[in-house]
Amino acid sequence: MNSPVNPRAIEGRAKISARGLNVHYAEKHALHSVDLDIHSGEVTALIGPSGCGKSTFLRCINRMNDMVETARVSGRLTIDGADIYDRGLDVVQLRARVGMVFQKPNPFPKSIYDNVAYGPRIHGLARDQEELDEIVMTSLEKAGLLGEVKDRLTESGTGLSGGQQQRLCIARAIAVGPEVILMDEPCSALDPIATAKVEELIDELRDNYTIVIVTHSMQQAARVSQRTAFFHLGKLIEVGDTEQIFTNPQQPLTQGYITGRFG
Ligand SMILES: Nc1ncnc2c1ncn2[C@@H]1O[C@H](COP(=O)(O)OP(=O)(O)OP(=O)(O)O)[C@@H](O)[C@H]1O
Repeated sequence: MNSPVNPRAIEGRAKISARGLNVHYAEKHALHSVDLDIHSGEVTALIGPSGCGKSTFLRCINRMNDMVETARVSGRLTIDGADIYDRGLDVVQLRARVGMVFQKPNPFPKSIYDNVAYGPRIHGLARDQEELDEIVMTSLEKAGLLGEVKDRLTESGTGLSGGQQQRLCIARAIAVGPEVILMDEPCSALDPIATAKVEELIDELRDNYTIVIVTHSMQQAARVSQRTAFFHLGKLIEVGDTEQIFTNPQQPLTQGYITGRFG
Protein backbone atom coordinates (compact mmCIF):
# COMPACT_ATOMS: atom_id res chain seq x y z
CA MET A 1 0.00 0.00 0.00
CA ASN A 2 1.26 3.50 -0.78
CA SER A 3 2.16 5.55 2.27
CA PRO A 4 0.06 8.70 2.68
CA VAL A 5 1.41 11.78 0.95
CA ASN A 6 3.06 14.22 3.31
CA PRO A 7 1.84 17.71 2.25
CA ARG A 8 4.94 19.34 3.80
CA ALA A 9 7.18 17.12 1.67
CA ILE A 10 5.35 18.24 -1.48
CA GLU A 11 5.54 21.87 -0.39
CA GLY A 12 9.30 21.42 -0.02
CA ARG A 13 9.77 20.75 -3.75
CA ALA A 14 7.49 23.48 -4.98
CA LYS A 15 8.40 27.07 -5.84
CA ILE A 16 4.83 28.17 -5.11
CA SER A 17 2.57 26.22 -2.85
CA ALA A 18 -1.09 26.81 -1.99
CA ARG A 19 -2.73 24.99 0.89
CA GLY A 20 -6.38 25.44 1.76
CA LEU A 21 -6.47 28.71 -0.20
CA ASN A 22 -9.87 30.40 -0.12
CA VAL A 23 -10.92 33.67 -1.71
CA HIS A 24 -14.19 35.47 -1.07
CA TYR A 25 -15.37 38.61 -2.85
CA ALA A 26 -17.84 39.85 -0.23
CA GLU A 27 -20.35 36.95 -0.03
CA LYS A 28 -19.11 35.28 -3.22
CA HIS A 29 -16.91 32.27 -2.46
CA ALA A 30 -14.63 32.38 -5.53
CA LEU A 31 -11.90 29.87 -4.57
CA HIS A 32 -12.58 26.82 -2.41
CA SER A 33 -9.70 25.46 -0.37
CA VAL A 34 -7.23 25.07 -3.21
CA ASP A 35 -4.12 22.92 -2.71
CA LEU A 36 -1.72 23.39 -5.59
CA ASP A 37 2.04 23.16 -6.07
CA ILE A 38 3.78 25.02 -8.87
CA HIS A 39 7.33 24.09 -9.82
CA SER A 40 10.15 26.19 -11.16
CA GLY A 41 11.60 25.63 -14.60
CA GLU A 42 8.25 24.80 -16.11
CA VAL A 43 5.08 26.44 -17.31
CA THR A 44 1.88 25.72 -15.40
CA ALA A 45 -1.36 26.43 -17.24
CA LEU A 46 -4.57 27.23 -15.38
CA ILE A 47 -7.62 26.26 -17.41
CA GLY A 48 -11.36 26.00 -16.86
CA PRO A 49 -14.64 27.64 -17.85
CA SER A 50 -15.28 31.34 -17.44
CA GLY A 51 -15.66 32.39 -13.82
CA CYS A 52 -14.06 29.23 -12.37
CA GLY A 53 -11.43 31.19 -10.43
CA LYS A 54 -8.31 30.97 -12.63
CA SER A 55 -7.53 34.69 -12.53
CA THR A 56 -8.44 34.86 -8.85
CA PHE A 57 -5.86 32.17 -8.11
CA LEU A 58 -3.26 33.90 -10.29
CA ARG A 59 -3.87 37.25 -8.61
CA CYS A 60 -3.28 35.71 -5.19
CA ILE A 61 0.33 34.95 -6.16
CA ASN A 62 1.35 38.61 -6.36
CA ARG A 63 -1.34 39.83 -3.98
CA MET A 64 -3.17 41.76 -6.68
CA ASN A 65 -6.40 40.82 -4.90
CA ASP A 66 -5.29 43.20 -2.13
CA MET A 67 -6.48 45.96 -4.43
CA VAL A 68 -10.02 44.59 -4.52
CA GLU A 69 -11.76 46.01 -1.48
CA THR A 70 -14.20 43.12 -1.08
CA ALA A 71 -11.59 40.38 -1.53
CA ARG A 72 -10.68 38.21 1.46
CA VAL A 73 -7.95 35.60 1.17
CA SER A 74 -7.39 32.83 3.70
CA GLY A 75 -5.24 29.72 3.80
CA ARG A 76 -1.58 29.44 3.05
CA LEU A 77 0.32 30.55 -0.04
CA THR A 78 4.08 30.23 0.01
CA ILE A 79 6.93 31.09 -2.34
CA ASP A 80 10.11 29.20 -1.50
CA GLY A 81 8.41 28.17 1.73
CA ALA A 82 7.72 31.74 2.96
CA ASP A 83 4.10 32.79 3.43
CA ILE A 84 3.41 35.71 1.10
CA TYR A 85 0.39 36.74 3.19
CA ASP A 86 2.62 37.22 6.20
CA ARG A 87 1.92 40.60 7.80
CA GLY A 88 5.57 41.61 7.66
CA LEU A 89 5.92 40.96 3.93
CA ASP A 90 6.84 43.90 1.68
CA VAL A 91 4.30 43.76 -1.16
CA VAL A 92 6.40 46.02 -3.41
CA GLN A 93 9.31 43.57 -3.13
CA LEU A 94 6.94 40.66 -3.72
CA ARG A 95 5.71 42.23 -6.96
CA ALA A 96 9.32 42.63 -8.12
CA ARG A 97 9.85 38.89 -7.51
CA VAL A 98 6.53 38.01 -9.10
CA GLY A 99 6.03 39.84 -12.40
CA MET A 100 2.73 40.00 -14.23
CA VAL A 101 1.67 40.25 -17.85
CA PHE A 102 -1.95 41.11 -18.56
CA GLN A 103 -4.52 40.20 -21.18
CA LYS A 104 -4.30 43.51 -22.97
CA PRO A 105 -0.79 44.84 -23.59
CA ASN A 106 -0.46 47.87 -21.34
CA PRO A 107 2.78 49.72 -22.10
CA PHE A 108 3.20 53.04 -20.34
CA PRO A 109 2.85 56.12 -22.59
CA LYS A 110 6.62 56.47 -22.50
CA SER A 111 9.49 55.54 -24.76
CA ILE A 112 10.34 51.88 -25.36
CA TYR A 113 13.53 52.42 -23.34
CA ASP A 114 11.70 54.05 -20.42
CA ASN A 115 9.07 51.30 -20.32
CA VAL A 116 11.77 48.73 -19.61
CA ALA A 117 13.89 51.03 -17.42
CA TYR A 118 10.91 51.97 -15.22
CA GLY A 119 11.10 49.05 -12.76
CA PRO A 120 14.90 48.99 -12.43
CA ARG A 121 14.83 52.78 -11.73
CA ILE A 122 12.16 52.42 -9.04
CA HIS A 123 13.95 49.52 -7.39
CA GLY A 124 17.39 51.15 -7.75
CA LEU A 125 18.81 48.18 -9.63
CA ALA A 126 21.38 50.09 -11.70
CA ARG A 127 24.31 52.05 -10.29
CA ASP A 128 24.76 54.18 -13.39
CA GLN A 129 23.47 54.80 -16.90
CA GLU A 130 25.67 52.10 -18.36
CA GLU A 131 24.21 49.47 -16.05
CA LEU A 132 20.68 50.65 -16.80
CA ASP A 133 21.37 50.43 -20.55
CA GLU A 134 22.65 46.90 -20.02
CA ILE A 135 19.50 45.85 -18.12
CA VAL A 136 17.23 47.39 -20.76
CA MET A 137 19.08 45.75 -23.67
CA THR A 138 19.28 42.34 -21.99
CA SER A 139 15.59 42.44 -21.08
CA LEU A 140 14.57 43.38 -24.62
CA GLU A 141 16.82 40.62 -25.94
CA LYS A 142 15.31 38.03 -23.60
CA ALA A 143 11.84 39.15 -24.64
CA GLY A 144 12.79 38.56 -28.28
CA LEU A 145 12.20 42.20 -29.15
CA LEU A 146 15.64 43.82 -29.35
CA GLY A 147 16.14 43.18 -33.07
CA GLU A 148 12.85 44.91 -33.89
CA VAL A 149 13.28 47.97 -31.66
CA LYS A 150 16.99 48.66 -31.18
CA ASP A 151 16.91 51.60 -33.59
CA ARG A 152 13.77 53.15 -32.12
CA LEU A 153 14.29 52.98 -28.36
CA THR A 154 13.22 56.61 -27.94
CA GLU A 155 9.90 56.10 -29.73
CA SER A 156 6.73 55.53 -27.74
CA GLY A 157 5.95 51.97 -26.63
CA THR A 158 2.33 52.54 -27.54
CA GLY A 159 3.33 52.89 -31.21
CA LEU A 160 4.38 49.24 -31.47
CA SER A 161 2.12 46.50 -32.85
CA GLY A 162 0.00 44.57 -30.34
CA GLY A 163 2.35 41.61 -30.32
CA GLN A 164 5.40 43.84 -29.93
CA GLN A 165 3.65 45.71 -27.11
CA GLN A 166 3.01 42.43 -25.30
CA ARG A 167 6.69 41.44 -25.67
CA LEU A 168 7.61 44.91 -24.40
CA CYS A 169 5.45 44.23 -21.33
CA ILE A 170 7.28 40.93 -20.89
CA ALA A 171 10.62 42.78 -21.17
CA ARG A 172 9.36 45.26 -18.56
CA ALA A 173 8.49 42.38 -16.23
CA ILE A 174 11.84 40.67 -16.79
CA ALA A 175 13.84 43.88 -16.18
CA VAL A 176 13.42 43.73 -12.39
CA GLY A 177 14.75 40.17 -12.25
CA PRO A 178 11.62 38.30 -11.18
CA GLU A 179 11.61 34.64 -10.23
CA VAL A 180 7.98 34.10 -11.18
CA ILE A 181 6.06 35.46 -14.16
CA LEU A 182 2.26 35.40 -14.08
CA MET A 183 0.44 35.70 -17.39
CA ASP A 184 -3.30 36.32 -17.54
CA GLU A 185 -4.42 35.32 -21.03
CA PRO A 186 -1.41 37.09 -22.55
CA CYS A 187 -2.35 36.27 -26.15
CA SER A 188 -6.08 36.87 -26.16
CA ALA A 189 -5.69 40.27 -27.84
CA LEU A 190 -3.09 39.07 -30.37
CA ASP A 191 -3.31 37.71 -33.90
CA PRO A 192 -2.06 34.16 -34.60
CA ILE A 193 1.43 35.24 -35.70
CA ALA A 194 1.98 37.46 -32.66
CA THR A 195 0.54 34.68 -30.49
CA ALA A 196 3.03 32.18 -31.91
CA LYS A 197 5.90 34.56 -31.11
CA VAL A 198 4.75 35.06 -27.52
CA GLU A 199 4.27 31.30 -27.10
CA GLU A 200 7.81 30.68 -28.41
CA LEU A 201 9.07 33.26 -25.97
CA ILE A 202 7.25 31.61 -23.05
CA ASP A 203 8.96 28.36 -23.97
CA GLU A 204 12.37 30.05 -24.03
CA LEU A 205 11.80 31.73 -20.68
CA ARG A 206 10.67 28.67 -18.80
CA ASP A 207 14.16 27.41 -17.91
CA ASN A 208 14.88 30.56 -15.94
CA TYR A 209 11.52 31.45 -14.45
CA THR A 210 8.49 29.87 -12.87
CA ILE A 211 5.69 30.70 -15.27
CA VAL A 212 1.97 30.48 -14.53
CA ILE A 213 -0.39 31.20 -17.39
CA VAL A 214 -4.17 31.52 -17.44
CA THR A 215 -5.57 30.59 -20.81
CA HIS A 216 -8.95 30.00 -22.38
CA SER A 217 -7.31 28.08 -25.18
CA MET A 218 -6.76 24.41 -24.50
CA GLN A 219 -4.55 24.29 -27.59
CA GLN A 220 -2.39 26.98 -26.07
CA ALA A 221 -2.20 25.17 -22.72
CA ALA A 222 -1.14 22.02 -24.59
CA ARG A 223 1.47 23.94 -26.61
CA VAL A 224 3.13 25.97 -23.88
CA SER A 225 2.74 24.19 -20.56
CA GLN A 226 4.26 21.19 -18.89
CA ARG A 227 1.65 21.04 -16.12
CA THR A 228 -2.01 21.91 -16.28
CA ALA A 229 -4.46 22.65 -13.48
CA PHE A 230 -8.18 22.45 -14.25
CA PHE A 231 -10.56 24.60 -12.18
CA HIS A 232 -14.34 24.38 -12.04
CA LEU A 233 -16.69 26.57 -9.96
CA GLY A 234 -13.84 27.78 -7.77
CA LYS A 235 -12.44 24.32 -7.07
CA LEU A 236 -9.25 22.77 -8.33
CA ILE A 237 -10.53 19.58 -9.92
CA GLU A 238 -7.34 18.07 -11.27
CA VAL A 239 -3.69 18.90 -11.83
CA GLY A 240 -1.10 16.86 -13.65
CA ASP A 241 1.34 16.67 -16.53
CA THR A 242 -0.21 18.52 -19.43
CA GLU A 243 -0.07 15.49 -21.66
CA GLN A 244 -1.85 13.35 -19.09
CA ILE A 245 -4.55 15.98 -18.50
CA PHE A 246 -5.30 16.19 -22.21
CA THR A 247 -5.01 12.51 -23.07
CA ASN A 248 -5.97 10.69 -19.91
CA PRO A 249 -7.79 12.95 -17.44
CA GLN A 250 -8.72 11.24 -14.21
CA GLN A 251 -11.82 13.27 -13.40
CA PRO A 252 -15.08 13.22 -15.40
CA LEU A 253 -15.33 17.03 -15.15
CA THR A 254 -11.90 17.45 -16.72
CA GLN A 255 -12.84 14.97 -19.42
CA GLY A 256 -16.04 16.91 -20.10
CA TYR A 257 -14.20 20.21 -20.40
CA ILE A 258 -11.36 19.07 -22.63
CA THR A 259 -13.74 17.28 -24.96
CA GLY A 260 -15.77 20.48 -25.28
CA ARG A 261 -18.91 19.24 -23.54
CA PHE A 262 -19.05 22.48 -21.57
CA GLY A 263 -17.03 25.62 -21.11
N1 LIG B 1 -13.56 41.99 -8.19
C1 LIG B 1 -14.51 41.06 -8.06
N2 LIG B 1 -15.63 41.31 -7.33
C2 LIG B 1 -16.59 40.39 -7.20
N3 LIG B 1 -16.57 39.17 -7.77
C3 LIG B 1 -15.49 38.86 -8.51
C4 LIG B 1 -14.41 39.78 -8.70
N4 LIG B 1 -13.48 39.20 -9.50
C5 LIG B 1 -13.96 37.98 -9.78
N5 LIG B 1 -15.16 37.76 -9.19
C6 LIG B 1 -15.99 36.55 -9.27
O1 LIG B 1 -15.22 35.46 -8.81
C7 LIG B 1 -15.41 34.32 -9.64
C8 LIG B 1 -14.07 33.90 -10.24
O2 LIG B 1 -13.65 34.91 -11.15
P1 LIG B 1 -12.28 34.83 -11.95
O3 LIG B 1 -12.11 36.12 -12.68
O4 LIG B 1 -11.21 34.39 -11.05
O5 LIG B 1 -12.60 33.64 -12.96
P2 LIG B 1 -11.84 33.19 -14.28
O6 LIG B 1 -11.85 31.71 -14.26
O7 LIG B 1 -10.52 33.85 -14.39
O8 LIG B 1 -12.85 33.73 -15.38
P3 LIG B 1 -12.59 34.24 -16.89
O9 LIG B 1 -12.06 33.05 -17.62
O10 LIG B 1 -13.96 34.63 -17.36
O11 LIG B 1 -11.62 35.38 -16.82
C9 LIG B 1 -16.45 34.72 -10.69
O12 LIG B 1 -17.70 34.29 -10.24
C10 LIG B 1 -16.35 36.22 -10.72
O13 LIG B 1 -17.58 36.80 -11.07
